[in-house]
Amino acid sequence: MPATRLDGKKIASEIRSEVAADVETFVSGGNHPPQLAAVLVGEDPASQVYVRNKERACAKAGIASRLDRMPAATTQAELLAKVAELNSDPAVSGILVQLPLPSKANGGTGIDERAVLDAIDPIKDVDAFSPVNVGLLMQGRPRFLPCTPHGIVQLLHRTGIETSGKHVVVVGRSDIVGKPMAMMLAQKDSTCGPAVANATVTIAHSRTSNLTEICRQADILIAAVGRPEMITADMIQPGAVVIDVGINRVEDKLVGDVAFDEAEAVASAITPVPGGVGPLTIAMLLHNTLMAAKMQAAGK
Ligand SMILES: NC(=O)C1=CN([C@@H]2O[C@H](COP(=O)(O)OP(=O)(O)OC[C@H]3O[C@@H](n4cnc5c(N)ncnc54)[C@H](OP(=O)(O)O)[C@@H]3O)[C@@H](O)[C@H]2O)C=CC1
Ligand SMILES: Nc1nc(=O)c2c([nH]1)NC[C@@H]1CN(c3ccc(C(=O)N[C@@H](CCC(=O)O)C(=O)O)cc3)C=[N+]21
Repeated sequence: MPATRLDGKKIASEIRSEVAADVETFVSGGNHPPQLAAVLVGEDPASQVYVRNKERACAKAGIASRLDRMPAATTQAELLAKVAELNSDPAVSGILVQLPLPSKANGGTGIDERAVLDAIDPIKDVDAFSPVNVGLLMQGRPRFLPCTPHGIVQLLHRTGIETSGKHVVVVGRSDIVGKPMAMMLAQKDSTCGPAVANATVTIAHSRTSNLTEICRQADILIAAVGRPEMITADMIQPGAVVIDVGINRVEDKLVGDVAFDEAEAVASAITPVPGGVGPLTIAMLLHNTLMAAKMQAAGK
């Protein structure tokens, strides 16, 4: 029997309606609408998709948005000045600097990504990338949850997929997806969102020597690599749940990190690309932007 398709788009739309209703209540209580400020340096393809969809979603949820496009040749000082401007603008609730910043090979000036993320006011850090927010998450008392892992947690929760006691293999150890995902699922009890946690987690990466063998041990396999269709059917335990985070542009089409057609025949449930994790990331970003606005309104 082919796998159930986990409809990220549908669940994202439910979450967005919940956020929209909360925004309405917040604004009718005499507050300014929350505002999300995104900064895009250069033209990373995955970021382009993200920016476009994000603006649309904000508008629908009653969240204001602004986008500051900066050329690939932007210097670190210029970008830090932009972040400082957004930090001190009281109309801005949340700040998101699109990653990756352009590499030198792509016309970039070699900006230190860490320095930029460190400069974002933690109370406006809707990506949850700043050291304070990462630390709080690590300790199981998060303020903002990072959007993509949180979206995946919501998806698992709302489709009734249990993680407690399960073996989750996360392929990829980036600060934006792999690392926080692994940490959230390994937390004791439900400190990182709804009642999904207590998993046994393995983190795999480019130096993992027996990747196929490790992946095959997963009850839940989460691929966040950025390599089109690298997870093939032989890497999936029959009946496993497969979550595909990858957004790769191949000949003008979006494809995930999982070879969907063959994986679908082996897995019990699987997220498609597009229509899986991507829309959930955006829904959780809206959630975080509202949370930021609420915290700022409460003077926290
Ligand atoms: N759907 C969504 O909402 C989002 C999607 N994405 C997409 O997810 C993908 C991953 O993004 P991100 O986490 O930022 O990527 P990064 O490039 O930052 O990290 C990729 C990770 O994959 C590992 N890796 C690379 N090659 C292999 C390999 N052959 N075998 C095993 N592991 C490997 C790397 O290992 P090492 O550490 O050793 O280098 C690294 O840890 C991208 O396609 C991105 O566009 C990202 C964010 C949100
Ligand atoms: N600071 C920062 N935070 C991020 O979270 C971040 C980032 N930088 N840089 C780029 C990656 C990528 N990313 C995506 C999120 C949603 C979709 C998305 O909406 N995907 C739809 C695409 C639908 C379509 O338009 O075809 C889907 O998968 O169905 C895509 C990509 C967030 N990222």
